[in-house]
Parts: sequence; structure tokens; C-alpha cells
Amino acid sequence: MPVEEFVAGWISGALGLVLGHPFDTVKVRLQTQTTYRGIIDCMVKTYRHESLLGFFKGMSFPIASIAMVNSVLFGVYSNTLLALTATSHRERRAQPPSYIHVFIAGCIGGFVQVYCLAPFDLIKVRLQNQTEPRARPPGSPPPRYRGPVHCAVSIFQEEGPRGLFRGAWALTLRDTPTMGIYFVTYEWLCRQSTRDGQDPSPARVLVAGGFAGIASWAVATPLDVIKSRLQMAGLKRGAYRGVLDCMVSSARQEGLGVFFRGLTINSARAFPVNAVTFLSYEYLLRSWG
Ligand SMILES: C[N+](C)(C)CCCC[C@H](N)C(=O)O
Repeated sequence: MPVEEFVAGWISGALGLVLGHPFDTVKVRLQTQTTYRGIIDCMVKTYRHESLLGFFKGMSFPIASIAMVNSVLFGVYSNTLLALTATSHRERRAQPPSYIHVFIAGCIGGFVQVYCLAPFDLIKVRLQNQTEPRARPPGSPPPRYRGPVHCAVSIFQEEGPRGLFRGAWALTLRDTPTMGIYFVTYEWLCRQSTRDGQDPSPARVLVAGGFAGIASWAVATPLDVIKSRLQMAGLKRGAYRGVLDCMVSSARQEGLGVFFRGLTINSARAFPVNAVTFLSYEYLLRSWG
């Protein structure tokens, strides 16, 4: 099994992650809290109250786990294509796989990475939603979680081992089809105006990666909202009975617009994150020959 794809997936994922984390924090807060009027309001309040550091809350665990999550995604994707089409990464420019094979490999990659991603994503979301400033005024209550490890241990103790997988089903529904869309969009845009058998130019890889991110996030946003809400709901026992219940009660209380919360910020984040991810992935693999 070729391992280069796993390593390239890891490094490129980490680069994208750091770049996109501040946007991600704003997105999570908009999706799960009702105190903000919009993106700018959320940014200003976060900055005033928590300084620049507020935007980087919950980042250490994703950085540690992105190695596993992105290498699983890209590694499983590429090795599934190898199994389906009997072509390695190097041969795929000359013999491009069909879009249906790309879609299937993307869905399988997306499905498998969810089980690595779920607990880390849960901890990230819980920490991002803690709005207490680092330097607390004396006498104010401490944040519920002191850091990622404390957060993981508390969830385990208070909600049981299954608590760590809260929202995992919504995450599976979100990522399986949309990772297929992600890779199909990327491949399709790369192949436009690139002659058969040639590597796409860096500019084309950046644009294709960026739009692959936007297209897949646009489709993923409704389930992303539900996922984030289910992850936060663990704190208030019995808030939702499941994915469907969360969908229905969110829509009833806040209208259908709730499914598009975070769409703008998700798209703004998705372009640079995924442009950098694909550019570094392609170039790392090319440089390893
Ligand atoms: C499939 N879905 C849209 C959920 C994600 C696709 C992009 C994943 C990337 N690591 C990012 O954070 O943007």
C-alpha cells in the first residue's frame, strides 16, 4: 500500500487547518449560540472579550489529530482508486479515473475518516464555544473545560465513552457524500484546460482545491449545523433525541434559515484552506517522484 499519500495528506491538512481555524471558531459560535448578530459582530465580540487568542481556541487537538484524519482521508481515497482502477497516483494523469470512481473513492475516504475525526471534532467544538477570556477578572467563574485533555476526560466521565462520539452519525451523513463531491469537483476543475496526461499548473490546483472546498461545504452546511448542535447538546441532557429530532426542532424554532448558518463563513474559510491543502498534497507527492 503506497504510504506517500498518507504523509502528504497529513502535512497538507495541517497547513490548511492553521490557516482556517479562526474562521472555524466564528462559524461554530454562529451555529450554536444565538448571541451574535452576524460574522462581523461575532468577530468583534470575540476579539474584544478574548483577544486574538479567542480565535485559536480548540486548535491544539485538531493539529495533533489532523495527522490521522487527513492521512486517512487521502490515503483511503487514493488506495481505493488504486483498487478500483489499478492505477497509482503517478499513472492517474495519463489514465484519468472516471468521475464515478472518484466519487466512490471520495465517499469511502470520507466515511472512514469520520471515526478518527468524531471525538476530536467534538472536543474542538466544546472548546471553541467557551467564551471566557484567558485572563479572567478575579472572582469570575472558571471555564467548564481547562483544556483538551480535561475536556476529553470530563466528557468520558460525565457522558460515558459513547459521549465522545456524540454527533458522529450526523458527521457520517455530512461527510460521506460531500467528500465524494469534494474530490469530483477537484478532479473536474483540474482537468478543465489541462491537456491529457499533463499535470495541472499550480494556479489551477489552487483554484480547483478552493472551489472543491466551497462546493462540498455548501452541500455539507445543513448537516454541519445539526452536527454542531448535537455535539453541544450533550451538555444539556435530553435536548435532542437524534439527527431528525434536532433538524425538526431547530427548523421549528428558528425557521429554515437555520440550516444555512455559517454558510458564508464556511465558504470564505473553505477556499484558502482547501487551495493550500491540495497544492501541498500534489506537490509533496510530485516531489517524492
Ligand atoms: C466534506 N466537507 C465539506 C465536510 C469537508 C471538505 C473539506 C475538508 C477540509 N479539511 C476542510 O476543513 O475544509
